[in-house]
Amino acid sequence: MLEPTEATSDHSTRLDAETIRLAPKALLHDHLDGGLRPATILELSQQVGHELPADTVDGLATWFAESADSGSLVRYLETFDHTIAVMQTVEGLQRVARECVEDLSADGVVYAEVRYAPEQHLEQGLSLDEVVEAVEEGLREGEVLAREAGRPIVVDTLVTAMRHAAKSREIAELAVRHRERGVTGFDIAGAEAGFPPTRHLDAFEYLRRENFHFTIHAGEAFGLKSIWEAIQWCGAERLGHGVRLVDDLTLDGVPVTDVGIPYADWTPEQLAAVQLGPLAAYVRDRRIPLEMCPSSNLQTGAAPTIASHPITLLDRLRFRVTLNTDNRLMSGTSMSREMQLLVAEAGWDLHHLRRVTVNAMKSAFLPFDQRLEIIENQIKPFYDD
Ligand SMILES: O=c1[nH]cnc2c1ncn2[C@@H]1O[C@H](CO)[C@@H](O)[C@H]1O
Ligand SMILES: [Zn+2]
Repeated sequence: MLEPTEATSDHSTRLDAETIRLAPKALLHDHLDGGLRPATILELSQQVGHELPADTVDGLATWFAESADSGSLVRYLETFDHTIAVMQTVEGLQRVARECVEDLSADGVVYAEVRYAPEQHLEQGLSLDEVVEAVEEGLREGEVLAREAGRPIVVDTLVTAMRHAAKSREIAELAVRHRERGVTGFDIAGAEAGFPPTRHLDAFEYLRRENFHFTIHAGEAFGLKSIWEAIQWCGAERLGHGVRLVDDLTLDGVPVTDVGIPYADWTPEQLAAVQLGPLAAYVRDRRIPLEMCPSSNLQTGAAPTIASHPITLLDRLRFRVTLNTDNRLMSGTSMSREMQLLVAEAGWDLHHLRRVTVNAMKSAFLPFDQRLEIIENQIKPFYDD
C-alpha cells in the first residue's frame, strides 16, 4: 500500500513566499522563447523593426498573459510569433539566453534545461549551428553573472524540432553535434493534435543509436494515444506534460477526473484504491518522468484549476512527477509561483516540493555524477535542514 504523505506543521509554517523563493529548484521544461522579459522584447523589437501588439512593459506582459489564456494550445502558440521575431540575431539570442539564466537563478533555480527550436531562428540568415552557438554563449555569460551574484546555476539546453515541420532528423543531428557544448537533449513541440510523434521516428531512431537523450511533448492537447506513441514507438525517456495520463486512472470504476473531490483531500484508502490502466502502470513502474506545468495547462485548457490539476494526484500516487514553468512570459509565472500555487491551492508542503525537486534532478539529462552533486550539495542541505 502507498504511504500517505504526511504534512508536518513544521514545514507548512515555514512555507512563506521568501522560503519558497530561496528553496533550490530544478527545472526540466522551460522554453527559451517563452521566457523573455517584456522590457527586452520592447527594446529588441525597436532595433529590428518588429511591430508589437503593445508598447509598454506592463501592456506587453498583460497582452501575452491574456492572449495565451485562450483555452486552446494552437492559439496559445500564436503568441510566440512576437518573441521569436526578436530572436533572429546573435545579439538577440545571446541576450535572451543570458537574461534567462539570470532570471532563473534569481528565482532559486540551481539546475535548468531550457529548450527552443533553432529552425525558428533562421529568418535573418543565421545557420542552425550559429543559432545554437549564440544561445550557448549567452547561457555561459549568464552562468558567470549568476555565480558572481552568489547564486550558482547550471543551465543546459534541449534542442527542439517543431512537430508540424519535417526537419526533425536534421535538428536531431544538430543537437548531437553540440552535445559537448551544452546541448543535453532533444524534444519535439508545437501543436499536438494531428501531428503524432511517430511522424518523427527517423529522428528518434537516430538519437537512440547515438546514445542521446530525448523527451517528447505528449498528453497535453491530445490523449493517451499520444503518450503511448511517445513512449512505446519513439522511446521517449521523459514526457513533456503527460497530464492526460489521468485518463488511464479510475476509482471504483469512475474516471478519476469525475470523482469531484480535490486531489489534496483524497484519503490514503482512496489513493490505494486507484486502478491504473496498462499505460499508466507502465509509466509509473518504469519511473518515467512527467514534466508537469500547471499554469500553462490552465491556459491551454489541459486542466481546469490548480486544485484539480492532475499533478497532485499523480504525485500522491508516486509517479515520478516534476514541476515546471513551460513559458514564464505567457503564463506570467516562475518556479516560485508554481510552487506557491500548489501550496496555496492544492495542499502541497515542503515535503512535496522536495520530492519534485529531487525527482527533477534524478531525471535530468545531465551526467549522473553531476546530478548527484547538485542533489547532495545544494538540494538536500536546504530541504533536510
Ligand atoms: O506547451 C507547449 N506545448 C507545445 N509546444 C509548445 C509549448 N510551449 C511552447 N511550445 C512551442 O515550442 C517552441 C520552441 O520552444 C515554441 O516556439 C512553441 O511553438
Ligand atoms: Zn512545453
